[in-house]
Amino acid sequence: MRRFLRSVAFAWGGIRSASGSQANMKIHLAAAVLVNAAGLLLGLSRAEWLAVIIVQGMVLAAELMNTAVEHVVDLASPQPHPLAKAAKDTAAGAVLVTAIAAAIVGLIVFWPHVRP
Ligand SMILES: Nc1ncnc2c1ncn2[C@@H]1O[C@H](COP(=O)(O)OP(=O)(O)OP(=O)(O)O)[C@@H](O)[C@H]1O
Repeated sequence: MRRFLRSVAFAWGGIRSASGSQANMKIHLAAAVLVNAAGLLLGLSRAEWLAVIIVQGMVLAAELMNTAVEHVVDLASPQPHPLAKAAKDTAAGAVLVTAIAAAIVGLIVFWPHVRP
């Protein structure tokens, strides 16, 4: 149990470190706060909350993985290298894919609540 709690503490430290140093992570977290506040105000259904929470988790997890890839690439290849570029750009692409999916889910969920 103590080992598990230690692992959780390390993982939490990783989330805090990424949130403190990565501008994109701060943007995603701010967006999550706004989206969840809007969800509470608009009274989303259980199914709508499921969709919103899943896509938010996907985006934040992808951003954390992207940050991890950036750190490893900077460590392994401080000098410019085509493979370093490919690794960073591919990881960034993963974040973009999840962000587009989140935007589409957001439209599908929120539009019926706010349409005139
Ligand atoms: N070692 C490298 N070799 C080749 N290209 C690189 C290397 N490091 C970064 N790049 C290229 O420069 C771009 C910008 O990289 P940089 O690390 O400055 O910012 P980022 O990857 O967008 O991350 P962030 O701005 O969130 O720190 C990358 O997307 C990649 O295309």
